[in-house]
Amino acid sequence: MSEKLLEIKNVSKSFHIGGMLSKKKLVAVDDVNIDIDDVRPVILSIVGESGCGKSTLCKMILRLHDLDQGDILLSGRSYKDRKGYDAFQFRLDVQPIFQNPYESFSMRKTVDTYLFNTALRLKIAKNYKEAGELIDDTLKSVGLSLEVVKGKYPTQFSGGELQRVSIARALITRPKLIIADEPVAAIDASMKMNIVNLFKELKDKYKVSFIYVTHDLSTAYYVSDYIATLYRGCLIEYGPAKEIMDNPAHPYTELLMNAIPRVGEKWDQELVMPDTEDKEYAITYCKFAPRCPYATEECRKSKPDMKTFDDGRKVLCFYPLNSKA
Ligand SMILES: Nc1ncnc2c1ncn2[C@@H]1O[C@H](COP(=O)(O)OP(=O)(O)OP(=O)(O)O)[C@@H](O)[C@H]1O
Repeated sequence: MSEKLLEIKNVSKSFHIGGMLSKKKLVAVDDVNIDIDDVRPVILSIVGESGCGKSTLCKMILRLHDLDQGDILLSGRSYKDRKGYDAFQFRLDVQPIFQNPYESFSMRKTVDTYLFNTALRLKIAKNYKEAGELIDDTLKSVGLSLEVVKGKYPTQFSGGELQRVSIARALITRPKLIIADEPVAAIDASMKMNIVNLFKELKDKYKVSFIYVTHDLSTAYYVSDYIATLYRGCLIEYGPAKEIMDNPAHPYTELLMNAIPRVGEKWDQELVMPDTEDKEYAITYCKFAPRCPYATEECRKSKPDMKTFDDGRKVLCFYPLNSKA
């Protein structure tokens, strides 16, 4: 068995922008490498400003986007092997949770229909009775029950409750990995921490790892085992969450950490985006150099290599702030 749960290897994705005749290309994800060990389940938070490539990377991990370059492996199984690692097995292994739970369910169907369909169509349960037991058990682990949910339509739930149902649905396949892209962004501020706390509980109960994409650095700080910071499609810092958040090594991570708001606020409101956004994506030297207070001539000439620190973190910078590399 592979010792890695997830291996993201030199993965890139570009989009053509500016209309049909335009040859302009935007590299939304630029040669990203991330590993998650399979020793114990973890929560990896992916953070970064709007447009840095978080969702594009998640869609690649969910096989919703083809990769332009590189490969992704889950428990050693390559995404390139579409026959060996087929769609059915993939749906069991990797499950999504989306931002807006009301968009995840049709308003015309009761939510338990979705839960039964998942359990029966994916052959997790042999029959309706077994499916009911499995669903009830899973709903109870997110603070609900089949009795509470049965026969109700999405609009009969609050956002927080419906997101709990989405989480239960994701758990029914007993996945190895759940990708939660901004799962609390549309939830009432008072409920955000409840949902995020659930991830911590479920991680251990179901031995499932989470990729938690968020704008909300304060929840990321609380919940993460690992943090990956993206900037203009590049992974600029990755490693153990506490070390990175308490002692950032990349000047951009330092900027983000200095702007951590209280739980529930969006920190991107506090950062000013330069009007050079498109140009920054196309930069061939360090992409952060135009905004970096420590940038030197070298940073404006060439691209830094990824440096590895003793504590396991990786930093894409010529001059990391805590030079243990
Ligand atoms: N289908 C697409 N076609 C063209 N450009 C795209 C497409 N999807 C994403 N992009 C662009 O790729 C870049 C990265 O987008 P992405 O949605 O991955 O960022 P993000 O970090 O998830 O942002 P947000 O936090 O706002 O959701 C952005 O500049 C975006 O406009």
